[in-house]
Amino acid sequence: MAKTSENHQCMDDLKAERERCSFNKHEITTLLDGGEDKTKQRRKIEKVFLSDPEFLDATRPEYLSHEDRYANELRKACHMIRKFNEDEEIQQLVGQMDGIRTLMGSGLGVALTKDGNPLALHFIMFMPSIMGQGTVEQQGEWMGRAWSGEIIGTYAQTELGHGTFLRGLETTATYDPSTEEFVLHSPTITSTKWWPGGLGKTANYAVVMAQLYTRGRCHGPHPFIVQLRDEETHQSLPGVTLGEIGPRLGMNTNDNGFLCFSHHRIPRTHLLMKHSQVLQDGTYVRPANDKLAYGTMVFVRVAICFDTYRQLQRAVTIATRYSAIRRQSELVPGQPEPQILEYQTQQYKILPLIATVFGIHFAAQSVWQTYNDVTGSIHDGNLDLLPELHTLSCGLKALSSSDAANGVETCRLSCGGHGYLASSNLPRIYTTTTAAITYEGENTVMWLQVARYLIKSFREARQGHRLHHSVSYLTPRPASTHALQTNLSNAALVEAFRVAVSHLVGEVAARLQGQCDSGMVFEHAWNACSVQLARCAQVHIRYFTCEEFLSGVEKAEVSEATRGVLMRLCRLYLVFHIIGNQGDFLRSGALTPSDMTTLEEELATLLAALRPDAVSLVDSFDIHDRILDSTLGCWDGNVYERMFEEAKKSPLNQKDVPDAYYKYLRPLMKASL
Ligand SMILES: CCCCCCCCCCCCCC(=O)SCCNC(=O)CCNC(=O)[C@H](O)C(C)(C)COP(=O)(O)OP(=O)(O)OC[C@H]1O[C@@H](n2cnc3c(N)ncnc32)[C@H](O)[C@@H]1OP(=O)(O)O
Ligand SMILES: Cc1cc2nc3c(=O)[nH]c(=O)nc-3n(C[C@H](O)[C@H](O)[C@H](O)COP(=O)(O)OP(=O)(O)OC[C@H]3O[C@@H](n4cnc5c(N)ncnc54)[C@H](O)[C@@H]3O)c2cc1C
Repeated sequence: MAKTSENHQCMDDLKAERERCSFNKHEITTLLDGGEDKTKQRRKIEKVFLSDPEFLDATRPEYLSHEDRYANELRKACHMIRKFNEDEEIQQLVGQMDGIRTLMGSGLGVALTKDGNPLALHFIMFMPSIMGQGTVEQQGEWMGRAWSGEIIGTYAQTELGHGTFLRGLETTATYDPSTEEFVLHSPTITSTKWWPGGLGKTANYAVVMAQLYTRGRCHGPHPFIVQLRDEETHQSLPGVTLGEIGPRLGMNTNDNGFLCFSHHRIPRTHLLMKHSQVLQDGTYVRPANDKLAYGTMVFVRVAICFDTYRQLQRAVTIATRYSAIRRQSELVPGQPEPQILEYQTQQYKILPLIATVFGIHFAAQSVWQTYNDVTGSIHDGNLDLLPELHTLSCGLKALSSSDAANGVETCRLSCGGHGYLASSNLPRIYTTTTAAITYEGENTVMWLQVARYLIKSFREARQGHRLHHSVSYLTPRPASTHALQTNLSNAALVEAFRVAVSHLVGEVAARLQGQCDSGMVFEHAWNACSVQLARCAQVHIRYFTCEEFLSGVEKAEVSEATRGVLMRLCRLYLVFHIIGNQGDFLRSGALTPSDMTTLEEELATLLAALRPDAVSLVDSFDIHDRILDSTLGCWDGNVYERMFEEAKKSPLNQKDVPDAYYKYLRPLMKASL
């Protein structure tokens, strides 16, 4: 198709946007990558993988059958592993140890295998379970084979009847000392494992969470490594029933599966025994903390924060570039149609989401640091910080996944009708991101875990105990430190968050106490207050994110111009969330109605100040067009031509008159003749 003047206009629009950049884009790219070397390394890896024709798709996945879609993604996932294992240069680039997991979880990995990677659970949960839950000997036995792909595993915990309530799992693992084996059994239909990714057809092994019984006593859910399929024929083993659970909202190439056991025997040594053991005679050795068996979930919750960050990065890049090339309506009658990014309401949709990307980035880095510190101290026998890590990982998983999913949907809406097209890639990004609200701990449940910690800390503080870092502000303070901050500086706004959360927690703690005092059992009182409890948790984690965002920008090693734009984004994040939740700030007296008016005026100023940098900000995410995979978001802005090219590929367009016309429509249309 010949280039139209409309296409030239789009490309010129993006060029003009880029020319007015007020900061150093490369500094932001390297800040997000974690350093200049990391940026170079990432780009090299992307080049190697994106230039490999094996990763090209013959057709859009939407045009393939369910089975062919699965097969195509499996083909690419296997090729990724083979390429990694065979190429020393790639191993050095990506890092030999966690390399393939990093690769699969990266923006590149997620883009190479579209709509779910059937091997994802192998790297994200199966291997981390062996490392985190297995003894050194067990790691030695399984890890080499798992790294090479000789065995493929998944993580089978959720059952038809129970996902959230782990203590309610029904699969049993009963120790038989006479043969030194565990007998795995699914006693009811609701005990069928349901959902694990890769379980349906891909995995031949799984880490299975089952209730451990020995000497007639149940010791709760424990992780077992279980062979499911024959290593030669890949057929399911006797006593093991396996399959795929059918199509889902998204992630349809992940072959989420079902699994039941009929008295399936495994050796005693297949209980992952780093934290608790069953001796040959059936003696149970308790772990230092029962919740250590849940360690893999903690790791994955942190990993999910990084994944949702990357998904939102992609969506907002698409929405921002498109908003800079799309012209619609008249701002001033008779004047040329403006770019839709000129409309303040469009800026209000998009710019806070660019800020959110940075907010999640800094908060996730901080939680990742906590994860490493705490796992290090657990290794040395110190479990003091485990509740802090559990709370932060639950909270940030919930905040990042809900912000990202809502944000991706806002991006789709901001692209009007075209955002609904599969070729915009926004539908697929949405279905992938929204799944993270549910998996690895449904978000409401995660918020209530955070609330549990807040209430416990609030009470402990009143008994004079010292609190852990993230909740230390719940300590009672003299009224003077709660005094209203009239300058509305960043520090004052962060303090306003502290005051608002303290007030919310104080209120709900008093309500809980009041209900208990009037005779209600604590658990019922908790349930009766749980809407408010979840709210406290949300504001607390938002506060945590604001604080990490602010300190991240202050500490960043960047030029003043770059720090300037980052500070404007951070300020926007603070102001946006305070205005959006002003009730919490007004009720607690942290801010006044007149402060809100001032902040609303500032919001408008911030949107206008950030608007000229919008395209450059998303450019600095440095997302390759193949990784973006969007007709609307491509670098050159040649949107309309790409949309047309994609439409022409539809199988329906291969014939002017489709066969279905002759079969169904024609007989109807000609029936009266
Ligand atoms: C690398 C790339 C990444 C990409 C990712 C994308 C692909 C992803 C693919 C998809 C992958 C998806 C894969 C999947 O989806 S895998 C399946 C994931 N499933 C879940 O996440 C289930 C959610 N449920 C739970 O975690 C627990 O049952 C909860 C937490 C709800 C309660 O539990 P329980 O009923 O047993 O406990 P309790 O409420 O009586 O509380 C008792 C005490 O225990 C403490 N406690 C609880 N838990 C922990 C913990 N973990 N560490 C430390 N402490 C913990 C708790 O604070 C409390 O402390 P205290 O208040 O008494 O002091
Ligand atoms: C795409 C996808 C991939 C998955 N992959 C895996 C996997 O690889 N391995 C695996 O084992 N599992 C996997 N899962 C399962 C997933 O972990 C569970 O679905 C999730 O933990 C939620 O549990 P549930 O389905 O039992 O929901 P439910 O707990 O039944 O939730 C239903 C509703 O009840 C509410 N609710 C439940 N308990 C409480 C409570 N205590 N207080 C207040 N409200 C409550 C929830 O908030 C929600 O609104 C996957 C799920 C999805 C969608």
